[in-house]
Amino acid sequence: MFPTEIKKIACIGAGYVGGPTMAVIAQQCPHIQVTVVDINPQRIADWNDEDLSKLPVYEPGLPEVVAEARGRNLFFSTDVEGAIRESEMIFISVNTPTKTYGVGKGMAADLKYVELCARQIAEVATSNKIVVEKSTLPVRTAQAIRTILDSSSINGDTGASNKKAQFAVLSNPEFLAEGTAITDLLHADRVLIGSEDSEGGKQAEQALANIYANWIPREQIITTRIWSSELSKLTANAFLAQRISSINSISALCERTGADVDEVARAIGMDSRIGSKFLKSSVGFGGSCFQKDILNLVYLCRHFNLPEVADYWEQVVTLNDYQKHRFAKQIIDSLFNTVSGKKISFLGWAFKKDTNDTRESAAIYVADELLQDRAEIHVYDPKVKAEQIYADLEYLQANRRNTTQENGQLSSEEIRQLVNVHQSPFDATQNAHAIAVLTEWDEFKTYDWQKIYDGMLKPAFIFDGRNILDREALKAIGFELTSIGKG
Ligand SMILES: NC(=O)c1ccc[n+]([C@@H]2O[C@H](COP(=O)([O-])OP(=O)(O)OC[C@H]3O[C@@H](n4cnc5c(N)ncnc54)[C@H](O)[C@@H]3O)[C@@H](O)[C@H]2O)c1
Ligand SMILES: O=c1ccn([C@@H]2O[C@H](COP(=O)(O)OP(=O)(O)O[C@H]3O[C@H](CO)[C@@H](O)[C@H](O)[C@H]3O)[C@@H](O)[C@H]2O)c(=O)[nH]1
Repeated sequence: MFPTEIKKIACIGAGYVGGPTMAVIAQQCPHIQVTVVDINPQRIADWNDEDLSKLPVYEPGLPEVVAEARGRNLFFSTDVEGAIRESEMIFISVNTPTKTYGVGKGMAADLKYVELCARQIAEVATSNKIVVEKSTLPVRTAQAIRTILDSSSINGDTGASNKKAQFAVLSNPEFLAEGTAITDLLHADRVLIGSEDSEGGKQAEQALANIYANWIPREQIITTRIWSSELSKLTANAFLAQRISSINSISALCERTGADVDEVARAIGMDSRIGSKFLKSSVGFGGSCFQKDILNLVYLCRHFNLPEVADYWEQVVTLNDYQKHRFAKQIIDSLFNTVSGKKISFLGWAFKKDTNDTRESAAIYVADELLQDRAEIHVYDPKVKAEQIYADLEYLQANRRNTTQENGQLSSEEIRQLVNVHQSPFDATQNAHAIAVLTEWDEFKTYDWQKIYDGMLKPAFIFDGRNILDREALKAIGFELTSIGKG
């Protein structure tokens, strides 16, 4: 029913996951034609740009992979229907953001883009297709996709079945982290494939496993029931984010007691049962996934009437909000209780280093709190464009998750008056009252900090939200330095 050796793949969604993932599949499998499609023509044009520095996703190593495969067996196109028709396997890699309206607002995943894909596949397909969920989805979404795929081949007027194609649905969640996407894809700890319990399901599972086996050892390709695979993705992100909230909670206690959170993290991380990764205390986790996926998990738990379990996981997000708020408040408190009219420089806007992605970046929330007190914010980020920064702040004004927040709204004009974006760290910090480090870009560690100090107003404050700067050296220069979790 389904071939186990695939020759043509389509991927719907040319974003942070679809683009890099398909580029690596194409690079590793020259015998497979891979077409990535998107409804956003600008995104596709950027993926096709001859100038590889214009790719829409900034990821170390990505331009090299695209250069090798693009035009050979990797194609980017806006022809969604054509790609669906041609291919034997279709990855759905569209965005699944938190709902901003209606039932489940602020908690549940918005599945409208995924649903649209399923409907389009059902409408267009004239031959059998293996449909792969690459997007992160609530447990049991595969059932909804199957229902759509199966029922849209029934004629709406007559009720007669005009089945042209049969479908298999697989869950194949992606575990890459931004900034290290290419390494993560090439050397994945594991590849997870969940399949339906049927002959077709097993054939489809085999077909997908055979693709990954071109570069991933077979023992690292694990197969599960489809619901387990869907739930494993949400659980993995919840566990990872929980570690960050756990160490961040301890950072607050360190500040009160004189302990040092980095020393505590090192001491506990050397216990092999705890492990040392994901224990870096920070201004709070950001990114498009952690908060969205935990809120989705919380929503599911409430839906299945598990309020204690829901409350447990929700606390991970609550603590993260607290950490961002704590950082902003510390800036205001240290600057004599007001930042009104004061110039605060932000080093970094991306949610982590080595990416141009800003979704849910802590910088957005810290900026928002300072803007409420009418600070003047001057941003420098090596990879984020000015328009993105304005768009992030405007989006936050329009879509506050916590509607009980007291903060007033700022108009686009006010945001543009109060926020300035610079091309150099020295311009951004000139005559500043304070610097806040929001992203852990490596270049921040290498600056001539004496020169920056000389250009600032005194006392010159630095708030290191990533604990990356050399504390002793900065203090020797004369900075008033505040780090996370250092009493
Ligand atoms: N970003 C990550 O690091 C990461 C990692 C693992 C999993 N995920 C999950 O992968 C999914 C995609 O995330 P992303 O970061 O790549 O999102 P993204 O917003 O960067 O990309 C999604 C793309 O899908 C396109 N799209 C939406 N609907 C479409 C349609 N009907 N037809 C064609 N194109 C359509 C959008 O235009 C957009 O370019 C999400 O479910 C996310 O949770 C993301
Ligand atoms: O010890 C740490 C580790 C991370 N972070 C922050 O946590 C956020 C997320 O970082 P990271 O997980 O490295 O990046 P993501 O790209 O969000 O990747 C996560 O989310 C993806 C989307 O689901 C998953 O595929 C990945 O496995 C998962 O790590 C960032 O703001 C980091 O700065 C910390 O504050 N301390």
